[in-house]
Amino acid sequence: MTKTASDSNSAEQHKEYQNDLPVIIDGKPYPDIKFNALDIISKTSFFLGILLGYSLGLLPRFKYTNLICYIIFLAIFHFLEFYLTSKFNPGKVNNDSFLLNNGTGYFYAHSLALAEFILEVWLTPSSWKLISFSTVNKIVFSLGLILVIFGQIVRSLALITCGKSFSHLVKRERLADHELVTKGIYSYSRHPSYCGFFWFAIGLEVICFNPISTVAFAIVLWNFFSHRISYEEKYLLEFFGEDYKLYKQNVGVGIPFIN
Ligand SMILES: C[S@@+](CC[C@H](N)C(=O)[O-])C[C@H]1O[C@@H](n2cnc3c(N)ncnc32)[C@H](O)[C@@H]1O
Repeated sequence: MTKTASDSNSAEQHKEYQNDLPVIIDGKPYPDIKFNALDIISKTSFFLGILLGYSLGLLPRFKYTNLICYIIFLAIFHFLEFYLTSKFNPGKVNNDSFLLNNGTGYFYAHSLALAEFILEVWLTPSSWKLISFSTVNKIVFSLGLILVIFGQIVRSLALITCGKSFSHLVKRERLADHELVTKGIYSYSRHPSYCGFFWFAIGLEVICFNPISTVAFAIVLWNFFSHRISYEEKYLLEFFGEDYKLYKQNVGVGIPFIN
């Protein structure tokens, strides 16, 4: 089956369908300028660069290092979403590939995390939100850091390995260039970009010692990915039949209790 624009029933899906075939210049694929408004891309990159640079400058000066790390990792994550898509999947890159436009739920989740951090610093008497507060804090921070770095690496490898078969929106039509990917990171996890994001986001809350957001993120993300995976796999089974069935039998997801 190949794509037809009329089959898509949302504006976003339509936008991505049209954007699926890269522009070829001198035999190399290039992002389509129609979907890559350079003013938006330069402003977004500038904003992420300022955020990253300012946070790095604050790192040795501000005592809540964990909160600064949160912002640094988030800025790197959003930069990498666009960068890796443009590098390994230029046919599908567009202004939204930064994934900053990730719905109101995403915005509220990070606002909740920030609010929890500030309120707990403000309302609780001791300085238990500092990494240096105790040995337990240092251990918890290190575990959180491992989760964040692990999650980011797994997510990045997914974007690199899946290449042109990756799309930020779930495809309901098999495109001409859509191949089943089972190699590399996909031989360890069936959904490495979701697995990576899951552990990355939880790790961010752990490094900030945010108990409420850690639990809330785990529940909300688990629920989201559990539904997303069954929806996505309905189409993957349609596209790749027995091959996907076999792949599913042999490779897990990497998110607890999602098979
Ligand atoms: C946001 S990407 C996520 C990919 C994958 N679920 C992951 O977590 O790495 C969604 C698109 O990837 C495609 N996809 C998912 N798994 C795939 C695989 N193993 N090979 C090729 N395409 C895949 C789906 O058809 C969907 O359109």
